[in-house]
Parts: sequence; C-alpha cells; structure tokens
Amino acid sequence: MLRFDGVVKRYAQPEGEVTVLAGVDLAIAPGEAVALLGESGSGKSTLLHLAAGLDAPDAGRIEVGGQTLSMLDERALAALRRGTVSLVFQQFHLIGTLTVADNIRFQAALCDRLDPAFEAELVERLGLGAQLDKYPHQLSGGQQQRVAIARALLHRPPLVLADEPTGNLDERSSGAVMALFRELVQAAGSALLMVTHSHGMADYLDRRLWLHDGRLQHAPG
Ligand SMILES: Nc1ncnc2c1ncn2[C@@H]1O[C@H](COP(=O)(O)OP(=O)(O)OP(=O)(O)O)[C@@H](O)[C@H]1O
Repeated sequence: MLRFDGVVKRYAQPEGEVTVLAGVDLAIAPGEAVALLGESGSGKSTLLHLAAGLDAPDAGRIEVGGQTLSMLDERALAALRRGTVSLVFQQFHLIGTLTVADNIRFQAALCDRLDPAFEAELVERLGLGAQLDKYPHQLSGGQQQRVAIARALLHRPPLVLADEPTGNLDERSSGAVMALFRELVQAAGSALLMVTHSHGMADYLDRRLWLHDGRLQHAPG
C-alpha cells in the first residue's frame, strides 16, 4: 500500500544543507498498522508529508496504492489526496462553518463515497450521536479529535497517515481513543502509518519502525 525505495530528502538550513532522510526503504501492506518512532527532529513528519504527496523527495521512489508519486501530475495527486490517502493530525483542521455531521461527511462527499451504514457505526462507536448538529467550537478537544477520526475514515481510504493523533489528550483518554482508532481503521480496511513519541501508543499497532540518522530501523518491542 505504501512503499519507499531509497528515499532521500534534504533541506536548506542556515548552517548548510541537511539530509533528513538518507535513503529510506519502507513497505506497508494493505490493512497493516505501523508505528513510526524517532527523536524530535529525526524526520518523522517529513516522511509522512512525502507519503501524502505534499512534498517531493530529492531522490528515490515513493509508491502509494501501486502509483508512483513522481509520475502523477497535480490533478492525479489531488485525486490521490482526496480518495486514497487520509491524514489525521494533532490539530484537527475541522471546518468551523460546518456542523459535526457535515464535517464527518466532508471527505467522503468529495470523493463520492458516502456510506450511511458505516457513518452510523462511526458516530455510535465514537460517541458523537448527541453532537451531530453542533459546530466544532462547541465541542471539547477530545470530541473534535473523534470527529476528525470519523471524517478521515468514512470513505474507507486505503492509507491513513496519522501524526500523533492523540497528542492533545490526557493519557487515559488517549489510550481509549487509540484502541478505538485502531479498531475503526481496521473496520475501514485501511493501512495505517502513525507517527508517535510514545511506545505505549505504538503497542496498539502491528509493528514499529524507528527513524534514526536518516534511516529506518525495526524498533525494539
Ligand atoms: N521546510 C523545511 N525547511 C527546512 N528544514 C526543515 C523543513 N521541514 C523540516 N525541516 C528540518 O528537518 C528536520 C526534521 O523535521 P521533522 O519535522 O520531519 O522532524 P520530526 O521527527 O517530525 O520532529 P518532531 O518529533 O519534533 O515533530 C528538522 O531538523 C527540521 O528543522
């Protein structure tokens, strides 16, 4: 579902060019859930942005759902971001002028994959039934996060990329949300690559990778 072959990414910094990814190889199978760990500044967000096609590598090849990203034009990349890849960030990026119900349906509507039965399941499992007519600013942070999760999964994207999705929640709620997130990603049939600083959060996933010195290693359990 996601493949990196020898991916290199460099950035210009005041002290000169910095190689953040120095030949990253990665393969995530359909439906597999993988944690991406690494110290602050090791390049985890950079890797996620490249996987989402939001930025391009300086060398190497990235394949998402069998498509090589460098071969896609802007239109094809936009279609990939609408229907194939879903992003869940620490900042929820909900749309303030839309109700919770419309926020949940937003991405599925864009790619014409509304699914009332799965929507009802997501709303129920995420405990959002009483919030549907409200607007994001009327919700708690945890509730907003659950809306973002429902929106990211309703269209059953083949690949979900998540950056510390429970980073804004306290430890007890983040464990509960993480367990639920993992189950719902599975219900959607999606593969998951999730950046986290926490080995506890990584425990919910199938395996873990460690980004260090620009390369990926299998992290110790
Ligand atoms: N657009 C950019 N221009 C220049 N340097 C950048 C840019 N984006 C990231 N970097 C640098 O690349 C390195 C990796 O950043 P990145 O955000 O990917 O790390 P991270 O592992 O996600 O960190 P954290 O865990 O703190 O979020 C850092 O040294 C950062 O300063």
